[in-house]
Amino acid sequence: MTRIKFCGLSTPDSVDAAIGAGAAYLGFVFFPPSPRHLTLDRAAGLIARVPPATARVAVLVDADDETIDAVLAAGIDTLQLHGRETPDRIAAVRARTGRPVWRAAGVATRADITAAIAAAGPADRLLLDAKAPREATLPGGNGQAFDWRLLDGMHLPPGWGLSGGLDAGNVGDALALLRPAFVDVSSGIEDQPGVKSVSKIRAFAAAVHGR
Ligand SMILES: O=C(O)c1ccccc1NCC(=O)[C@H](O)[C@H](O)COP(=O)(O)O
Repeated sequence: MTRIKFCGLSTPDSVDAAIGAGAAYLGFVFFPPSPRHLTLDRAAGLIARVPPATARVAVLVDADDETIDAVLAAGIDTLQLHGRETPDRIAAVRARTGRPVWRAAGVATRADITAAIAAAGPADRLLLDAKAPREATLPGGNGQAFDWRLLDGMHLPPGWGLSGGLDAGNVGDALALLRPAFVDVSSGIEDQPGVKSVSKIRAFAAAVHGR
């Protein structure tokens, strides 16, 4: 069954809805420019609601060791690196923390996919996202899809995930075409940036699991 990561959760209602909808992964953003950014205290309160079987993923952008240690102390168990982290940095974070580390990579061309696969070498999972537009202030969570046909003939690592512009209306097509191990959504379950919709969370899960 395709797993779901609901990303950018910031309220008890949205966390509860995501758990109730069968999410495998809950994403918490620690990046101050983001409308989804969480303080450590707020994150700890949300994470306390999450059952052990559901992974708690920190979305981080070029975070230092101190920040990584702080989010782990708040209850995070998985690290999604969404910045310019090198393979050496990924390997070092993985070795130092002993936690699963995901590499998120922006895609606009086939060369980006090839580079993402190479750069994700030491990571536990590769998450392909749309490359952020030049004018964007965030490296992810922009609600834009990349051209999925760029993946034709590409050999992706097992367990890879798809994100970028997914919603209840298009995720069925994405699954039928690409068969990722998991899908990751943020904007597509929001009423406005940073404001999650319980009904959109449920509709997305139905579109994934109802197939
Ligand atoms: O969501 C953010 O605000 C964010 C900020 C900085 C780095 C990454 C961010 N989001 C990463 C995600 O995991 C999103 O779920 C992914 O990019 C898909 O986003 P969307 O296209 O909005 O569904």
